[in-house]
Amino acid sequence: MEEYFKRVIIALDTPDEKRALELVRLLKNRVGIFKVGLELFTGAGPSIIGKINEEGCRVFLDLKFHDIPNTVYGAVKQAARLGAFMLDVHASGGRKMMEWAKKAVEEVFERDCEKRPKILAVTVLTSIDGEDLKEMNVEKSPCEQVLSLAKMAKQIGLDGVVASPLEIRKIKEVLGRDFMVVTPGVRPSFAAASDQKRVMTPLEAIKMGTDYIVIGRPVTAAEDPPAALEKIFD
Ligand SMILES: O=c1ccn([C@@H]2O[C@H](COP(=O)(O)O)[C@@H](O)[C@H]2O)c(=O)[nH]1
Repeated sequence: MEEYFKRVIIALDTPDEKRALELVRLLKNRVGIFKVGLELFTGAGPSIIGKINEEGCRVFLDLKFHDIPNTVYGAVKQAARLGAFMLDVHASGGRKMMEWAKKAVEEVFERDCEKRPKILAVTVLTSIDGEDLKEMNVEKSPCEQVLSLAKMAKQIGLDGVVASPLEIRKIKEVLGRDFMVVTPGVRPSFAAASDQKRVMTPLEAIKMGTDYIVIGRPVTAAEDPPAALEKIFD
């Protein structure tokens, strides 16, 4: 069971540093990784990452960079220095953009490869389904589109992808077990899906072979976050 706890990342989606650190302190005896996304990073600033590290926890910096290669190169260089163990860019930014993101991290950690943060490529957001893709003139199914973006990310040498739990098995089958898959879009049976469309329960995602599941609102918006987390572990 302890093995499962290590696979849980809690998404700290709040603009408020105090609340974010309160959640870290409430949950850190059960979970060791917290996700800093756009809302917290913009609200609290880059120093939040060091503050979470000081609590003895690791950080997934989920800023999903998506811009021209030169801009992403510069932004990733800055992000890589902040102390996160994992960060991400959008795969749909294209091959060159992902290559430049990788180059940025390698340059920062030229002499210290061990400390290099892992780089993930966000494939198709878990809030998007087949109908949404069609509306964007993408004829592939979500699974096909995820796989094609994941293949490109692997060719470039990124460490893994962010995808929904529905695609875990296929990605691992085609790209190998060592290529990391991080899955948001997990919903325990007691929680509402809300804006998430490609979802599974945490246990199902773990059984499919995910490396990490990302859980936000079902825990952080609960009246008693530690109790909600225990309910999920139960
Ligand atoms: O495809 C993606 C990529 C990232 N996310 C992020 O994960 C969490 C999920 O939070 P919940 O409250 O559990 O829905 C959130 O921070 C997203 O930005 C994602 O959901 N889907």
